[in-house]
Amino acid sequence: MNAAAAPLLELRHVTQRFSGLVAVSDVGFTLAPGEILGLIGPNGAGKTTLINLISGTIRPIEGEVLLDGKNITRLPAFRRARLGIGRTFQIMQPFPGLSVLDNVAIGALFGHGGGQSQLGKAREQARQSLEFVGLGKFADQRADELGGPGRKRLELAKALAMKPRLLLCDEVMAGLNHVEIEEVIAVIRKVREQGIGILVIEHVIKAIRSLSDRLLVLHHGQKIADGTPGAVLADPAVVQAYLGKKRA
Ligand SMILES: Nc1ncnc2c1ncn2[C@@H]1O[C@H](COP(=O)(O)OP(=O)(O)OP(=O)(O)O)[C@@H](O)[C@H]1O
Repeated sequence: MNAAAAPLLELRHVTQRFSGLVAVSDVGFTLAPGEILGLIGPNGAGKTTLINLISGTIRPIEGEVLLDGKNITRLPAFRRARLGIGRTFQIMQPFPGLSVLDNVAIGALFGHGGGQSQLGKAREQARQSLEFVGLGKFADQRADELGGPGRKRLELAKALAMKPRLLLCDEVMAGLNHVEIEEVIAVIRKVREQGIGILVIEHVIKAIRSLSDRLLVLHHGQKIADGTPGAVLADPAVVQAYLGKKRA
């Protein structure tokens, strides 16, 4: 494919197994710059595994991951971060004892293009990310003193401080109330305005429907739907696999 015309992210026939269990099966899709792609599916459908395959914490048994048309399938996670892939983690593990600011500065030190080499500049970048997600006033607090909603924002700020071109969000709205969900949605929309492509895993259907340009549904590791939120959520196969069991 001509690299100039290539999507920001492309997966081709990606498969991952864990000792016999097929967690992701022959999945392919594309994501454009500035696009928000929602990824939904029942528990254990393979969503986090897919994010791990894109960010590089695991490599697929079969298939290819391409960024800007370039094959990155065999690159380790830190190299992918340098190329502009940032992610949040479902299980939030801030560095205990470090301030909120320094947790985010670590992201700035290891991000896109190799990150900031100077701690002062990394902290400056971290402060901007914290302001962006609405955590500015907590910068000097210890990160492990933040509550659940604060930690979700911290995850986002850490990923954004890496100056990603592609942002992978793993359940950044889980456990938040309606107001907090709306606030996180507003932050993700602001990220998109910068031309960043965003993949969002989310169980809160109302939120993912309003946020996503496109929805992709995984079931038992297989892609069972990919299209506009309206069409996908009305798809009988999706209703049967997912929505019939879990409505938000
Ligand atoms: N490292 C691993 N070793 C063995 N099995 C794994 C591993 N990681 C994931 N799995 C299995 O792969 C399947 C897909 O898991 P995954 O966490 O990707 O699902 P998910 O869609 O993100 O689920 P949830 O919505 O509950 O977070 C599950 O059956 C899970 O138990």
